[in-house]
Amino acid sequence: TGHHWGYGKEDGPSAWHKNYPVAQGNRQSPIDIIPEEATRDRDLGPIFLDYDRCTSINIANNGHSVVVEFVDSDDRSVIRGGPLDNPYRLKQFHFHWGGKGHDGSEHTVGGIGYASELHLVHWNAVKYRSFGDAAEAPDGLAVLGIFLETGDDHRWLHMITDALFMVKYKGSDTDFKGFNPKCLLPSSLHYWTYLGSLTTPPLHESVTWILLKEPIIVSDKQLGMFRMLLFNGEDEDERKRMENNFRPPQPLKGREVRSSN
Ligand SMILES: NS(=O)(=O)c1c(F)c(F)c(S(=O)(=O)CCO)c(N[C@H](c2ccccc2)[C@@H](O)c2ccccc2)c1F
Ligand SMILES: [Zn+2]
Repeated sequence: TGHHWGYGKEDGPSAWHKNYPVAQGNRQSPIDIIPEEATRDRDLGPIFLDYDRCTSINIANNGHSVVVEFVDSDDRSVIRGGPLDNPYRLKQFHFHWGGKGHDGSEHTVGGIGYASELHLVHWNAVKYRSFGDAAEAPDGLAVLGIFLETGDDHRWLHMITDALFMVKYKGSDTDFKGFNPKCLLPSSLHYWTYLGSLTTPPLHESVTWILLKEPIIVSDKQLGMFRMLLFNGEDEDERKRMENNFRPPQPLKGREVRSSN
């Protein structure tokens, strides 16, 4: 069902516009963030991550990334404040990463990429009655982006990497309870924010992006564990290592990037 897409030569980001014309729209993501061109906006307050009562459900390989899903039937885990007019419910998080020794973030900062990028996807349940409806609305989604830089081991990332062997193949998933993504946050919640889109098909232009300026540090070894995942299912004969699952920066088209104080 739907259109097949991927990150390869034939089905990758440069081909997505054929089935998803919005790929060439006016508020596409990711973008290159140029810090000195961001507007310091005095009205832009801090963001709050009320995740203390979050309920993680499972971790899955969906053939594009590794995804951890959360219960989003009430306001138990929300992001609020900053550029957002309502609280947005946490629905899932996933990662983007490169090949060995290569960057794999989606957003770049001053033209520089990071090793990886973590995205926490939230939706506006105050204004919209379902995630699907929110996903098609200009203020429907809020994605918190966190850059990953290589260095020492991250003390909590092992909780995720330890589970990756259980979801090696596309279509596999396993229970993943009791995980609170607050353990993956850097010390500062200073951010850049701009109006953009999903970075994978259907590329809906429904995302308020909030990108934390401070990266978290993970080790090469931990990042290497993500590369043991495969894009293909267990039944397929061709084994394709899951890596470089990122879309490159898209034209800014006159958009403003704002910076928190
Ligand atoms: N970088 S991004 O935040 O744009 C992004 C991704 F890069 C990404 F890889 C995914 S994904 O779910 O891992 C597989 C592709 O959909 C999603 N998943 C979305 C999603 C699906 C179901 C439930 C929550 C989030 C995305 O697939 C989506 C969002 C909205 C409507 C349809 C699909 C996503 F939102
Ligand atoms: Zn993403």
